[in-house]
Amino acid sequence: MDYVTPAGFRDVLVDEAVARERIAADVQACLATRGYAPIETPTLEVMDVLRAGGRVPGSPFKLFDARGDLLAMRPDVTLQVARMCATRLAGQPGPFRFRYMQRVFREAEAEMQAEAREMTQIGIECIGEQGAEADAEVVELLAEALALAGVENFKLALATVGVLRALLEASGAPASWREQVLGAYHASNFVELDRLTGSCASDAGVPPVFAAAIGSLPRIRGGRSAIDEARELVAPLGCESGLDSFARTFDLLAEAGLADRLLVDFSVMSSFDYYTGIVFAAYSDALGTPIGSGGRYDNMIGSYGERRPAAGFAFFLEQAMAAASPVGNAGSAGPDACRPLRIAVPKGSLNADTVAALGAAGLDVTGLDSPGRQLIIRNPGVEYVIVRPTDAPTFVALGAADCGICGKDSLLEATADVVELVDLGYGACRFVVAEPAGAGETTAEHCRRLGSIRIATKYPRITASHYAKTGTQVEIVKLHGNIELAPLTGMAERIVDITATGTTLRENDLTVVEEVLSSTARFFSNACAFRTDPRIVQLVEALQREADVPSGQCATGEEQE
Ligand SMILES: Nc1ncnc2c1ncn2[C@@H]1O[C@H](COP(=O)(O)OP(=O)(O)OP(=O)(O)O)[C@@H](O)[C@H]1O
Ligand SMILES: O=P(O)(O)OC[C@H]1O[C@H](OP(=O)(O)OP(=O)(O)O)[C@H](O)[C@@H]1O
Repeated sequence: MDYVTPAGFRDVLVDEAVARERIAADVQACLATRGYAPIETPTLEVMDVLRAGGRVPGSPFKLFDARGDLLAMRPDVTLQVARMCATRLAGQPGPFRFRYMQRVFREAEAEMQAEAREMTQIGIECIGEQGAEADAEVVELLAEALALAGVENFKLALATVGVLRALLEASGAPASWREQVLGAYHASNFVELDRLTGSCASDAGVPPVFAAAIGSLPRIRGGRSAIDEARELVAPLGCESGLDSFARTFDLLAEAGLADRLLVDFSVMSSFDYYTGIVFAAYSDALGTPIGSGGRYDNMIGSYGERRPAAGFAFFLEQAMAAASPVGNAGSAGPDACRPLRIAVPKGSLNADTVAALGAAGLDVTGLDSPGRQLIIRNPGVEYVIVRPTDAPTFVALGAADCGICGKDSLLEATADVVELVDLGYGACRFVVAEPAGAGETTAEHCRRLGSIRIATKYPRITASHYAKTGTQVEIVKLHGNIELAPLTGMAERIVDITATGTTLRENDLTVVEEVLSSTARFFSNACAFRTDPRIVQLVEALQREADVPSGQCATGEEQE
């Protein structure tokens, strides 16, 4: 037997434990001097109680106790504090200022077993206070805590969700369109947002001025002037909700000496069911993932009973320590602003068009069209990592590359946390369900007899999502290539696969039964790189100019996320 810890759980040895203890003591002392009192919450929480608070972050570990209650190991502390306030502290006047440092637990995705599943969350909840002063206090304390943890090059990206809410409300748009827009904001998917606010908006009867404002808002970023820019955009539509308070918060933070750290960025808006005012996230150019985040969530405590306004932040100690000493971080190229921009370039059928697109965007692509077996091509100012297209999202999401290119299909299949920025137009293909010509009746009989059919595919997520929508029960078999063989050999009834020219289907006597989605190549970025490296936005603009697909085109059949 191997005496190993469970995947994602680890021992902390003395040197690291000493460093953790020091940071924890410094941060807790700082929070204490600002009036924050310690609290602790239980490791286990009743799952339904967690769900009652709205968004349950991550996927919690779940277990049944002897009473038959479904319990969750806490994936986060904020929901528990909300529950505690509305129950144990009901009737007490407040305000409350709480701090905590607790382990949280989250299940990992099947293919990300190396990911940490136990992390130390440090955070505060400022409950019962409202207004710019309280918001600034919370953001300022996150900055202080990160500095005490030794994180040097961090940026605080800030926005307020009120403006988008007001725009959506005032637009009179149908609920389904609004939901899709929120989904695109939440996923940082600019391509989808352009699709929705382009011709899709007119199809849905959304007034063009509102569609245009909703599409432009997440592109507004910068210093204090970005708030004025947002105001100019939304004031004529009467949708300035929350902007005055946001501007005041910015000014208070600037007065506290944080101006250089702040980045107003209306694309950081997410979790609209949860946040009601300011939202913020801390990014370091030494780390591929955000170090911490927070915001105002005035409705959450009310979902457990007594209503109280609240704001807070949380960060992972392990992330902060990794950002403080970046050596050895997964792929992070470190805080040197002069380092080359690292781009994940797909090999295979997208390669030639990708090299052409990057060259047309002004990058030095020397040697990229014929790299031989060389996996990294280094040119002045840029480094190309040559990857299998299906791996490109993983390289970018984990910060091993700043940005990358692959098909929309690969992005959907990977469900990686990246910012989808440009539809490059090339690599067009369709995903279809196909079966041997004339097999329709046999397949239907099979389905009648067994209640499901077997589908072979290289894309199990896209396939599962398609059949979840159609409500058909299927058994999915994952293959790695030559998918067409599956129905020809009797291994499966149908396939879900790419078709471009239709030659492969034709030559193997397969016919299309259903359309699933259409795909083209996308340029996408790591979320931190997008917010800390201005070269990404410059590249987006250059690629957009060259792309075949104008932004806002309402592609048909594209997968909705
Ligand atoms: N006829 C086509 N066949 C395959 N892919 C196509 C075709 N037309 C466009 N594409 C796009 O090109 C992408 C890359 O395809 P390619 O065949 O080069 O790699 P792959 O073998 O699917 O990926 P991996 O090597 O990572 O498994 C696809 O994900 C799809 O978006
Ligand atoms: O409509 P067509 O132009 O004929 O293209 C479709 C074929 O291309 C893809 O295969 P790929 O070449 O990627 O090989 P694979 O089967 O190994 O995935 C896809 O899986 C189809 O087999």
